[in-house]
Amino acid sequence: MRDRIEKRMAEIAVIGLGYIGLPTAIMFANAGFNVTGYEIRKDVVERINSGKAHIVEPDIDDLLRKVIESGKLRATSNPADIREKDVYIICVQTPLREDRTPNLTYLESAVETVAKAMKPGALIVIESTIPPLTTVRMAEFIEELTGLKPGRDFYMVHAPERVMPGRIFRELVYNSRILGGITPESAEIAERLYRSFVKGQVFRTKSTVSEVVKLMENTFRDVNIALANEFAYLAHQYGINVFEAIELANSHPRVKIHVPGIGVGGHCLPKDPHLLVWPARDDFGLIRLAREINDGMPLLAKDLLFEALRTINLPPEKAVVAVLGLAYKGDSDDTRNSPASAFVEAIVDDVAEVRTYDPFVEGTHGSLEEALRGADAVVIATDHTVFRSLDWETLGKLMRNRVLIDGRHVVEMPPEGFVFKGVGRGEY
Ligand SMILES: NC(=O)C1=CN([C@@H]2O[C@H](COP(=O)(O)OP(=O)(O)OC[C@H]3O[C@@H](n4cnc5c(N)ncnc54)[C@H](O)[C@@H]3O)[C@@H](O)[C@H]2O)C=CC1
Ligand SMILES: CC(=O)N[C@@H]1[C@@H](OP(=O)(O)OP(=O)(O)OC[C@H]2O[C@@H](n3ccc(=O)[nH]c3=O)[C@H](O)[C@@H]2O)O[C@H](C(=O)O)[C@@H](O)[C@@H]1O
Repeated sequence: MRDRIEKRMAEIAVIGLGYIGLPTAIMFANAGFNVTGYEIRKDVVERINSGKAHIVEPDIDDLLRKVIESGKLRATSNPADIREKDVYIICVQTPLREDRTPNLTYLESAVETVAKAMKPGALIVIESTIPPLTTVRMAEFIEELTGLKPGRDFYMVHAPERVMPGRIFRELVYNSRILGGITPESAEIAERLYRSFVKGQVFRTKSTVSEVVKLMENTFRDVNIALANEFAYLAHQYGINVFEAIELANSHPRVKIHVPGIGVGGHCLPKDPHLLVWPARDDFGLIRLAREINDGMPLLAKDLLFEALRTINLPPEKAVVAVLGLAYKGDSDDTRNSPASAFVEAIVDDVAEVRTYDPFVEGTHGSLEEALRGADAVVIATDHTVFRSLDWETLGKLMRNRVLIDGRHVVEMPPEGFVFKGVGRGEY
C-alpha cells in the first residue's frame, strides 16, 4: 500500500461529492491519483462528469474541468465502480435530527457501501465530522459485515476536514491536518496519502482524539460567537454600538471578540457542539447555552424590525418585508441552517408579505430592485460583499416605506431617510 501511494498507483474512491467531497476528490486527482467519486445524487454525478461544479467555491470550475478532462476523476452512482479500491474517503453529511441528536444514517450507509466493495488491506478514511467514538464503532461495523479485523485486515482513520468555505482550495493545502488512526499504522499510511498535496503540518493521533479535536474547534467558535451575541444584547440596553466597543476591546493584546449578528448557520457550527456532548455521560451547560443564544438571534432581529415598524406607525400585518440574503454566510450559496431562513420563518405569519433576494441562491427574487419595489422594510440577513456597497438613496426610492434592519453589520452609516436598526447597534 505504501509503495502504491508513493507511486500514485493507489486507486481512490471518495464517497459523497458535496462541499467537502468534491474539492477533496479534485485535490487527490490533481495530485496524480485515479479517483472515482461515488455520489447517490444522480444529477450531481452528471453535472460533475460534464465538468461543472454544483457548488459555489472560488476556482472550483477550472480545477474540476482539468481533472475531468485528464480522466483522473470520474463520478458515479454505481457501487460496482468502487469495488476493490485501495483507499475509501467518506465525506457524507452528518446532520442533526429534529430532536438535535446526530443523524448518522448517511455515514452508516456509506460505510456499508464501502464494506461491500472493499478488499483486505484497504485504507478507509472518514473525513466527515462525527461524534466521539464513532470511528471505532464504524470499524467494528465493517468487521461485522465483512469478517475483516480492524487494524490487521484493513486500516481506518478519522481525518477531520477543517477548511473554511470560500477558501477551501487554499486551506486544503496549507491547513494543518489531524489524522486519528484506529492503530498507529493506519495514521502513518494516511499521512503518506495526505502528504500528496498537504503542505501544512500533519499530526497523528488516536481516532477518538481527532473526533474530539474537530468538535472542540467548532464549539470554541460557537461559544465565542455566543459571547459576542450576548454583548450585542447588552449594547442595546446601554445604547451603544457593540462594534465600536468590540473594536476597542480587541485592541487589548489578549482579547479577540468574535462578530455578533443575526445568527450562526451552516452545516457545521449549529450541529457540532451537539455532536461533541451527545455521547457523554453528563450534561454541559455552557456549550448548550451558547447554542441557545445563537439560535435566538433571529428573534432579536425580528424585535428590531417590529420596533422600527412601530416607529413609522405601520402595523406588521400590513408590512411588505424584503430579506436580503438567504445563505448562511457571505458569498456562499449554502442555505443549510441559515439564520436568514430562521428569520423568515419567525416573521412570515406576522407580516403581509416576505420577499427574499440572494444573488447566490436560486429560487429567490430575480433582482434586488424587484424585491425592494413597494417594500416597507429591508432586512440584511447575509453579509454578501455586494450588499456592502448598495446605493441606498436610489434603492430607497423604490420602496413604499424606508426601514432598514442590518443583521450583519454590512451598513456602516445609516443611510439618510431610513429608519435604521442593526443587531448590536444600540446607537448607530
Ligand atoms: N461544508 C463545510 O464547510 C464543512 C463540512 N465538514 C463536514 O464534512 C461532512 C460533509 O459535509 P458537506 O460536504 O458540507 O455535506 P454535503 O451535504 O455538501 O455533501 C455530502 C454528500 O454526500 C452524499 N451522500 C450522502 N450519503 C451518501 C452515501 N451513502 N453514498 C454516497 N454519497 C452520499 C450527499 O448526496 C451529498 O452530496 C460533514 O460531516 C461536515 O460536518 C467539515 C468541514 C467543513
Ligand atoms: C473553527 C472554525 O473556524 N471552523 C470553520 C467553520 O466554517 P463555517 O463556514 O461554518 O464558517 P464560520 O465563519 O464559522 O460561520 C458559521 C456561522 O457563524 C456566523 N459567524 C461567524 C463568525 C463570527 O464571528 N460571527 C458569526 O456570527 C457566520 O455568519 C455563519 O452563519 O466550520 C467548518 C466546518 O467544520 O464545517 C470548519 O471547517 C471551518 O474551519
